Amino acid sequence: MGGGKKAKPDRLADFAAAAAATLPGEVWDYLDGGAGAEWTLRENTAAFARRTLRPRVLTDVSRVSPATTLLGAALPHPVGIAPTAYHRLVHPDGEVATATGAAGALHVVSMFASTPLADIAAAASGPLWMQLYWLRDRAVLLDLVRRAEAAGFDALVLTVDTPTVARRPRDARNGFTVPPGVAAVNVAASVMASSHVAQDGSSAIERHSREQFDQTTTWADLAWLRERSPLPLVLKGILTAEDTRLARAHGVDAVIVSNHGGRQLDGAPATVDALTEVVDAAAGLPVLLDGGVRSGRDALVALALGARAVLLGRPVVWGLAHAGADGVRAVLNLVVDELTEAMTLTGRPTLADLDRSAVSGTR
Ligand SMILES: Cc1cc2nc3c(=O)[nH]c(=O)nc-3n(C[C@H](O)[C@H](O)[C@H](O)COP(=O)(O)O)c2cc1C
Ligand SMILES: O=C(O)C(=O)c1ccccc1
Repeated sequence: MGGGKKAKPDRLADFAAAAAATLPGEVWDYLDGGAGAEWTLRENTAAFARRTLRPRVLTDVSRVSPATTLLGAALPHPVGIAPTAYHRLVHPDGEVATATGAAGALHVVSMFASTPLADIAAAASGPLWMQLYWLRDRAVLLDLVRRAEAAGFDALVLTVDTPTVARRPRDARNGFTVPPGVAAVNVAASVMASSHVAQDGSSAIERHSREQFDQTTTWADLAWLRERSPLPLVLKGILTAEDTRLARAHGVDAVIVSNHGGRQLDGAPATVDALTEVVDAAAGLPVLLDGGVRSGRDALVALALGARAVLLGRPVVWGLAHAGADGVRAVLNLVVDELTEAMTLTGRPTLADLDRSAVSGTR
Protein backbone atom coordinates (compact mmCIF):
# COMPACT_ATOMS: atom_id res chain seq x y z
CA MET A 1 0.00 0.00 0.00
CA GLY A 2 2.88 2.39 -0.77
CA GLY A 3 2.89 5.47 -2.96
CA GLY A 4 1.32 7.77 -0.38
CA LYS A 5 -2.17 7.21 -1.80
CA LYS A 6 -4.91 5.54 0.16
CA ALA A 7 -5.02 2.13 -1.46
CA LYS A 8 -8.37 0.51 -2.18
CA PRO A 9 -8.77 -2.36 0.25
CA ASP A 10 -8.58 -5.62 -1.65
CA ARG A 11 -7.97 -8.12 1.11
CA LEU A 12 -10.02 -8.58 4.24
CA ALA A 13 -7.07 -7.56 6.39
CA ASP A 14 -7.10 -4.16 4.67
CA PHE A 15 -10.78 -3.69 5.52
CA ALA A 16 -9.95 -4.51 9.15
CA ALA A 17 -7.11 -2.01 9.17
CA ALA A 18 -9.32 0.70 7.67
CA ALA A 19 -12.04 0.07 10.27
CA ALA A 20 -9.52 0.03 13.12
CA ALA A 21 -8.13 3.37 11.92
CA THR A 22 -11.49 5.14 11.68
CA LEU A 23 -13.82 3.73 14.37
CA PRO A 24 -13.74 5.08 17.93
CA GLY A 25 -11.51 2.89 20.10
CA GLU A 26 -14.30 1.49 22.25
CA VAL A 27 -16.43 0.61 19.20
CA TRP A 28 -13.45 -1.18 17.62
CA ASP A 29 -12.85 -3.06 20.89
CA TYR A 30 -16.51 -4.13 21.02
CA LEU A 31 -16.33 -5.36 17.42
CA ASP A 32 -12.90 -6.98 17.54
CA GLY A 33 -12.84 -8.35 21.06
CA GLY A 34 -13.75 -11.67 22.64
CA ALA A 35 -14.41 -13.31 25.97
CA GLY A 36 -11.84 -14.10 28.65
CA ALA A 37 -8.26 -14.37 27.44
CA GLU A 38 -9.52 -14.34 23.81
CA TRP A 39 -8.03 -17.81 23.28
CA THR A 40 -11.05 -19.08 21.32
CA LEU A 41 -11.09 -15.87 19.29
CA ARG A 42 -7.49 -16.49 18.17
CA GLU A 43 -8.06 -20.23 17.75
CA ASN A 44 -10.90 -19.71 15.22
CA THR A 45 -8.46 -18.25 12.67
CA ALA A 46 -5.45 -20.33 13.77
CA ALA A 47 -7.32 -23.59 13.20
CA PHE A 48 -8.13 -22.63 9.61
CA ALA A 49 -4.46 -21.79 9.06
CA ARG A 50 -3.46 -25.31 10.20
CA ARG A 51 -5.43 -27.03 7.42
CA THR A 52 -3.94 -27.80 4.02
CA LEU A 53 -5.70 -28.38 0.72
CA ARG A 54 -5.39 -31.52 -1.46
CA PRO A 55 -5.72 -30.41 -5.07
CA ARG A 56 -6.89 -32.76 -7.81
CA VAL A 57 -5.85 -32.05 -11.39
CA LEU A 58 -7.24 -32.55 -14.90
CA THR A 59 -10.89 -32.36 -13.82
CA ASP A 60 -12.27 -29.80 -16.38
CA VAL A 61 -12.61 -26.59 -14.45
CA SER A 62 -13.78 -24.52 -17.43
CA ARG A 63 -17.09 -23.89 -15.67
CA VAL A 64 -16.86 -23.40 -11.91
CA SER A 65 -19.94 -22.42 -9.89
CA PRO A 66 -20.35 -21.91 -6.15
CA ALA A 67 -24.17 -21.86 -6.46
CA THR A 68 -26.15 -23.79 -3.87
CA THR A 69 -29.52 -24.15 -2.12
CA LEU A 70 -30.45 -23.89 1.56
CA LEU A 71 -33.82 -24.53 3.24
CA GLY A 72 -35.41 -24.53 -0.19
CA ALA A 73 -33.92 -21.22 -1.37
CA ALA A 74 -31.46 -20.85 -4.24
CA LEU A 75 -28.26 -19.00 -3.34
CA PRO A 76 -25.67 -17.60 -5.77
CA HIS A 77 -22.93 -18.79 -3.38
CA PRO A 78 -22.57 -20.21 0.14
CA VAL A 79 -21.11 -17.12 1.84
CA GLY A 80 -23.62 -15.37 4.10
CA ILE A 81 -23.81 -12.66 6.72
CA ALA A 82 -23.76 -13.62 10.42
CA PRO A 83 -26.03 -11.66 12.78
CA THR A 84 -24.17 -8.81 14.45
CA ALA A 85 -25.85 -6.20 16.60
CA TYR A 86 -26.21 -2.45 16.03
CA HIS A 87 -24.87 -1.78 12.50
CA ARG A 88 -25.58 1.93 12.93
CA LEU A 89 -22.63 1.95 15.36
CA VAL A 90 -20.37 1.91 12.29
CA HIS A 91 -22.48 3.39 9.46
CA PRO A 92 -25.51 5.73 9.46
CA ASP A 93 -27.48 3.49 7.06
CA GLY A 94 -26.90 0.47 9.31
CA GLU A 95 -28.58 -2.82 8.39
CA VAL A 96 -30.29 -1.30 5.33
CA ALA A 97 -26.84 -0.80 3.78
CA THR A 98 -25.89 -4.33 4.84
CA ALA A 99 -29.00 -5.76 3.16
CA THR A 100 -28.25 -3.83 -0.04
CA GLY A 101 -24.63 -4.97 -0.05
CA ALA A 102 -25.67 -8.60 0.54
CA ALA A 103 -26.81 -8.65 -3.11
CA GLY A 104 -28.64 -11.97 -2.96
CA ALA A 105 -26.53 -13.60 -0.24
CA LEU A 106 -28.03 -15.15 2.89
CA HIS A 107 -28.41 -12.41 5.51
CA VAL A 108 -29.04 -13.27 9.17
CA VAL A 109 -30.34 -10.14 10.91
CA SER A 110 -29.59 -9.61 14.62
CA MET A 111 -32.37 -9.25 17.17
CA PHE A 112 -30.49 -6.08 18.10
CA ALA A 113 -30.52 -4.59 14.60
CA SER A 114 -30.61 -0.80 14.69
CA THR A 115 -32.97 -0.24 11.72
CA PRO A 116 -36.60 -1.43 11.25
CA LEU A 117 -37.08 -4.97 9.92
CA ALA A 118 -39.41 -3.73 7.17
CA ASP A 119 -36.69 -1.35 5.86
CA ILE A 120 -34.12 -4.16 5.91
CA ALA A 121 -36.51 -6.45 4.05
CA ALA A 122 -37.23 -3.77 1.44
CA ALA A 123 -33.49 -3.52 0.67
CA ALA A 124 -32.88 -7.29 0.61
CA SER A 125 -32.64 -9.45 -2.51
CA GLY A 126 -31.74 -12.80 -0.91
CA PRO A 127 -32.97 -14.94 1.99
CA LEU A 128 -33.42 -13.13 5.32
CA TRP A 129 -33.24 -15.03 8.58
CA MET A 130 -34.22 -13.46 11.92
CA GLN A 131 -31.89 -14.09 14.88
CA LEU A 132 -33.41 -14.28 18.38
CA TYR A 133 -32.26 -14.49 21.96
CA TRP A 134 -34.75 -16.10 24.32
CA LEU A 135 -36.11 -13.24 26.44
CA ARG A 136 -37.69 -13.63 29.85
CA ASP A 137 -40.63 -11.67 28.42
CA ARG A 138 -42.09 -14.14 25.93
CA ALA A 139 -44.70 -11.64 24.75
CA VAL A 140 -41.90 -9.36 23.53
CA LEU A 141 -40.09 -12.33 21.94
CA LEU A 142 -43.28 -13.32 20.13
CA ASP A 143 -43.90 -9.73 19.04
CA LEU A 144 -40.49 -9.73 17.35
CA VAL A 145 -41.28 -13.04 15.64
CA ARG A 146 -44.52 -11.54 14.31
CA ARG A 147 -42.66 -8.48 13.01
CA ALA A 148 -40.20 -10.78 11.21
CA GLU A 149 -43.05 -12.82 9.71
CA ALA A 150 -44.84 -9.65 8.58
CA ALA A 151 -41.65 -8.35 6.95
CA GLY A 152 -41.31 -11.60 5.00
CA PHE A 153 -38.36 -13.18 6.80
CA ASP A 154 -37.65 -16.77 5.76
CA ALA A 155 -36.44 -18.45 8.98
CA LEU A 156 -35.82 -17.96 12.70
CA VAL A 157 -32.33 -18.41 14.15
CA LEU A 158 -32.27 -18.99 17.91
CA THR A 159 -28.85 -18.27 19.40
CA VAL A 160 -28.28 -20.88 22.10
CA ASP A 161 -24.74 -20.11 23.27
CA THR A 162 -25.71 -16.97 25.19
CA PRO A 163 -27.73 -17.60 28.36
CA THR A 164 -25.98 -14.39 29.30
CA VAL A 165 -23.47 -12.25 27.42
CA ALA A 166 -20.02 -13.32 28.60
CA ARG A 167 -17.56 -11.02 30.28
CA ARG A 168 -15.51 -9.38 27.56
CA PRO A 169 -12.54 -7.73 29.24
CA ARG A 170 -12.12 -4.96 26.64
CA ASP A 171 -15.78 -3.91 26.96
CA ALA A 172 -15.69 -4.18 30.74
CA ARG A 173 -12.59 -1.96 30.87
CA ASN A 174 -14.19 0.56 28.53
CA GLY A 175 -17.55 0.44 30.34
CA PHE A 176 -18.89 0.00 26.81
CA THR A 177 -22.37 1.40 26.22
CA VAL A 178 -24.16 1.68 22.88
CA PRO A 179 -24.46 5.44 22.28
CA PRO A 180 -27.93 7.01 22.69
CA GLY A 181 -28.48 7.60 18.94
CA VAL A 182 -28.25 3.87 18.18
CA ALA A 183 -30.97 1.50 19.44
CA ALA A 184 -32.48 -1.95 18.98
CA VAL A 185 -35.60 -0.52 17.33
CA ASN A 186 -37.32 -3.87 16.67
CA VAL A 187 -37.50 -4.98 20.29
CA ALA A 188 -40.25 -3.54 22.50
CA ALA A 189 -39.17 -0.56 24.59
CA SER A 190 -40.06 -2.32 27.86
CA VAL A 191 -37.19 -4.77 27.30
CA MET A 192 -34.71 -2.23 25.89
CA ALA A 193 -35.36 0.54 28.44
CA SER A 194 -32.22 -0.10 30.52
CA SER A 195 -30.02 -1.30 27.65
CA HIS A 196 -27.78 1.76 27.62
CA VAL A 197 -26.80 1.57 31.28
CA ALA A 198 -23.36 0.14 32.14
CA GLN A 199 -22.42 -0.80 35.67
CA ASP A 200 -19.16 -0.92 37.59
CA GLY A 201 -17.08 -3.65 35.97
CA SER A 202 -19.49 -4.72 33.22
CA SER A 203 -20.53 -3.37 29.85
CA ALA A 204 -24.12 -2.27 29.31
CA ILE A 205 -24.67 -5.24 26.97
CA GLU A 206 -23.47 -7.78 29.55
CA ARG A 207 -25.55 -6.21 32.32
CA HIS A 208 -28.66 -5.92 30.15
CA SER A 209 -28.49 -9.56 29.06
CA ARG A 210 -28.36 -10.69 32.70
CA GLU A 211 -31.54 -8.72 33.28
CA GLN A 212 -33.52 -9.70 30.15
CA PHE A 213 -32.31 -13.11 28.80
CA ASP A 214 -34.06 -16.22 30.07
CA GLN A 215 -31.51 -18.60 31.57
CA THR A 216 -34.11 -21.26 32.38
CA THR A 217 -34.62 -22.19 28.72
CA THR A 218 -34.27 -25.91 27.84
CA TRP A 219 -34.82 -28.11 24.78
CA ALA A 220 -38.43 -28.59 25.88
CA ASP A 221 -39.09 -24.86 25.36
CA LEU A 222 -38.39 -25.07 21.62
CA ALA A 223 -41.89 -26.50 21.15
CA TRP A 224 -43.36 -23.23 22.44
CA LEU A 225 -41.70 -21.33 19.59
CA ARG A 226 -42.48 -23.97 16.95
CA GLU A 227 -46.16 -23.97 17.90
CA ARG A 228 -46.30 -20.22 17.38
CA SER A 229 -44.44 -19.75 14.11
CA PRO A 230 -44.47 -21.72 10.86
CA LEU A 231 -40.98 -20.45 9.95
CA PRO A 232 -38.10 -22.95 9.85
CA LEU A 233 -36.06 -22.94 13.08
CA VAL A 234 -32.25 -22.86 13.06
CA LEU A 235 -30.09 -23.18 16.20
CA LYS A 236 -26.92 -21.08 16.31
CA GLY A 237 -24.10 -22.01 18.67
CA ILE A 238 -23.88 -25.81 18.44
CA LEU A 239 -20.41 -27.34 19.02
CA THR A 240 -21.02 -31.00 19.94
CA ALA A 241 -22.44 -34.20 18.49
CA GLU A 242 -24.68 -34.60 21.56
CA ASP A 243 -26.44 -31.28 21.00
CA THR A 244 -26.68 -31.95 17.26
CA ARG A 245 -28.57 -35.19 17.98
CA LEU A 246 -30.87 -33.31 20.38
CA ALA A 247 -31.48 -30.64 17.73
CA ARG A 248 -32.50 -33.37 15.28
CA ALA A 249 -34.73 -35.04 17.87
CA HIS A 250 -36.48 -31.71 18.50
CA GLY A 251 -37.21 -31.13 14.83
CA VAL A 252 -34.82 -28.24 14.26
CA ASP A 253 -34.33 -27.42 10.55
CA ALA A 254 -30.60 -26.57 10.55
CA VAL A 255 -27.76 -25.83 12.96
CA ILE A 256 -24.96 -23.30 12.89
CA VAL A 257 -21.62 -24.41 14.31
CA SER A 258 -20.52 -21.28 16.15
CA ASN A 259 -18.69 -20.15 19.26
CA HIS A 260 -20.06 -16.62 18.77
CA GLY A 261 -16.78 -15.50 17.25
CA GLY A 262 -14.92 -16.25 20.50
CA ARG A 263 -17.20 -13.87 22.42
CA GLN A 264 -18.93 -16.39 24.70
CA LEU A 265 -17.21 -19.48 26.19
CA ASP A 266 -13.47 -18.87 26.09
CA GLY A 267 -11.89 -22.31 25.80
CA ALA A 268 -14.50 -23.56 23.34
CA PRO A 269 -12.89 -25.18 20.29
CA ALA A 270 -12.33 -23.43 17.00
CA THR A 271 -15.46 -23.89 14.93
CA VAL A 272 -13.61 -25.64 12.09
CA ASP A 273 -12.33 -28.19 14.64
CA ALA A 274 -15.87 -28.88 15.94
CA LEU A 275 -17.40 -29.07 12.47
CA THR A 276 -16.79 -32.74 11.61
CA GLU A 277 -18.39 -34.17 14.75
CA VAL A 278 -21.45 -31.99 14.20
CA VAL A 279 -21.73 -32.90 10.50
CA ASP A 280 -21.45 -36.61 11.33
CA ALA A 281 -24.17 -36.38 13.98
CA ALA A 282 -26.38 -34.16 11.80
CA ALA A 283 -27.12 -37.08 9.46
CA GLY A 284 -28.22 -34.83 6.62
CA LEU A 285 -29.56 -31.92 8.66
CA PRO A 286 -28.00 -28.78 7.11
CA VAL A 287 -24.98 -27.50 9.04
CA LEU A 288 -23.61 -23.96 8.65
CA LEU A 289 -20.47 -22.54 10.24
CA ASP A 290 -19.28 -19.16 11.42
CA GLY A 291 -16.16 -17.99 13.23
CA GLY A 292 -12.78 -17.11 11.79
CA VAL A 293 -13.65 -17.34 8.09
CA ARG A 294 -11.32 -14.76 6.58
CA SER A 295 -10.86 -15.95 2.98
CA GLY A 296 -12.36 -18.07 0.24
CA ARG A 297 -9.77 -20.67 1.13
CA ASP A 298 -11.17 -20.87 4.68
CA ALA A 299 -14.68 -21.11 3.21
CA LEU A 300 -13.55 -23.98 0.98
CA VAL A 301 -12.14 -25.85 4.00
CA ALA A 302 -15.43 -25.56 5.91
CA LEU A 303 -17.52 -26.52 2.87
CA ALA A 304 -15.28 -29.53 2.20
CA LEU A 305 -15.70 -30.68 5.80
CA GLY A 306 -19.48 -30.64 5.36
CA ALA A 307 -20.76 -27.11 6.00
CA ARG A 308 -23.55 -26.12 3.60
CA ALA A 309 -22.68 -22.42 3.99
CA VAL A 310 -20.37 -20.16 5.98
CA LEU A 311 -21.27 -16.85 7.61
CA LEU A 312 -19.01 -13.82 8.05
CA GLY A 313 -19.37 -11.76 11.22
CA ARG A 314 -16.70 -9.11 11.76
CA PRO A 315 -15.55 -8.88 8.10
CA VAL A 316 -19.00 -7.68 7.01
CA VAL A 317 -18.93 -4.97 9.68
CA TRP A 318 -15.45 -3.88 8.50
CA GLY A 319 -16.82 -3.51 4.99
CA LEU A 320 -19.87 -1.63 6.24
CA ALA A 321 -17.71 0.74 8.30
CA HIS A 322 -15.42 1.39 5.36
CA ALA A 323 -17.93 2.03 2.57
CA GLY A 324 -21.51 1.15 3.54
CA ALA A 325 -23.36 -1.13 1.11
CA ASP A 326 -20.44 -1.01 -1.36
CA GLY A 327 -18.07 -2.15 1.37
CA VAL A 328 -20.31 -5.08 2.34
CA ARG A 329 -20.59 -6.04 -1.33
CA ALA A 330 -16.80 -5.79 -1.76
CA VAL A 331 -16.13 -8.04 1.26
CA LEU A 332 -18.55 -10.72 0.02
CA ASN A 333 -17.26 -10.49 -3.56
CA LEU A 334 -13.69 -10.88 -2.39
CA VAL A 335 -14.43 -14.05 -0.43
CA VAL A 336 -16.62 -15.51 -3.19
CA ASP A 337 -13.95 -14.78 -5.84
CA GLU A 338 -11.33 -16.46 -3.67
CA LEU A 339 -13.64 -19.43 -3.11
CA THR A 340 -14.24 -19.78 -6.85
CA GLU A 341 -10.51 -19.64 -7.51
CA ALA A 342 -9.84 -22.21 -4.78
CA MET A 343 -12.49 -24.52 -6.33
CA THR A 344 -10.77 -24.11 -9.72
CA LEU A 345 -7.29 -24.81 -8.38
CA THR A 346 -8.36 -27.77 -6.22
CA GLY A 347 -10.16 -29.25 -9.23
CA ARG A 348 -13.64 -29.14 -7.68
CA PRO A 349 -15.92 -27.26 -10.12
CA THR A 350 -19.10 -27.50 -8.02
CA LEU A 351 -19.82 -27.67 -4.28
CA ALA A 352 -21.07 -31.23 -4.86
CA ASP A 353 -17.52 -32.14 -5.97
CA LEU A 354 -16.11 -30.86 -2.68
CA ASP A 355 -15.74 -33.43 0.10
CA ARG A 356 -13.34 -34.21 2.95
CA SER A 357 -10.72 -35.48 0.51
CA ALA A 358 -10.03 -31.82 -0.35
CA VAL A 359 -8.58 -31.10 3.12
CA SER A 360 -5.82 -32.71 5.14
CA GLY A 361 -5.61 -32.64 8.92
CA THR A 362 -2.84 -30.49 10.25
CA ARG A 363 0.24 -29.02 8.71
C1 LIG B 1 -19.96 -6.98 17.05
C2 LIG B 1 -20.62 -8.32 17.08
C3 LIG B 1 -21.96 -8.41 17.42
C4 LIG B 1 -22.59 -9.65 17.43
N1 LIG B 1 -23.93 -9.68 17.70
C5 LIG B 1 -24.56 -10.88 17.64
C6 LIG B 1 -25.96 -10.94 17.81
O1 LIG B 1 -26.63 -9.93 18.02
N2 LIG B 1 -26.55 -12.15 17.76
C7 LIG B 1 -25.84 -13.31 17.52
O2 LIG B 1 -26.41 -14.41 17.47
N3 LIG B 1 -24.51 -13.28 17.32
C8 LIG B 1 -23.86 -12.09 17.36
N4 LIG B 1 -22.53 -12.06 17.12
C9 LIG B 1 -21.81 -13.30 16.74
C10 LIG B 1 -21.81 -13.50 15.21
O3 LIG B 1 -23.10 -13.85 14.75
C11 LIG B 1 -20.86 -14.63 14.75
O4 LIG B 1 -21.12 -15.80 15.48
C12 LIG B 1 -19.39 -14.30 14.85
O5 LIG B 1 -19.12 -12.93 14.70
C13 LIG B 1 -18.66 -15.08 13.77
O6 LIG B 1 -17.30 -14.96 13.88
P1 LIG B 1 -16.40 -13.95 12.98
O7 LIG B 1 -16.65 -12.59 13.51
O8 LIG B 1 -15.03 -14.47 13.31
O9 LIG B 1 -16.75 -14.10 11.52
C14 LIG B 1 -21.86 -10.83 17.12
C15 LIG B 1 -20.51 -10.74 16.78
C16 LIG B 1 -19.88 -9.50 16.75
C17 LIG B 1 -18.43 -9.43 16.34
O1 LIG C 1 -22.16 -8.58 21.09
C1 LIG C 1 -22.56 -9.72 20.89
O2 LIG C 1 -21.80 -10.62 20.52
C2 LIG C 1 -23.95 -10.08 21.09
O3 LIG C 1 -24.26 -11.17 20.81
C3 LIG C 1 -24.93 -9.14 21.66
C4 LIG C 1 -25.77 -9.57 22.68
C5 LIG C 1 -26.68 -8.70 23.25
C6 LIG C 1 -26.79 -7.40 22.78
C7 LIG C 1 -25.97 -6.98 21.76
C8 LIG C 1 -25.05 -7.84 21.20
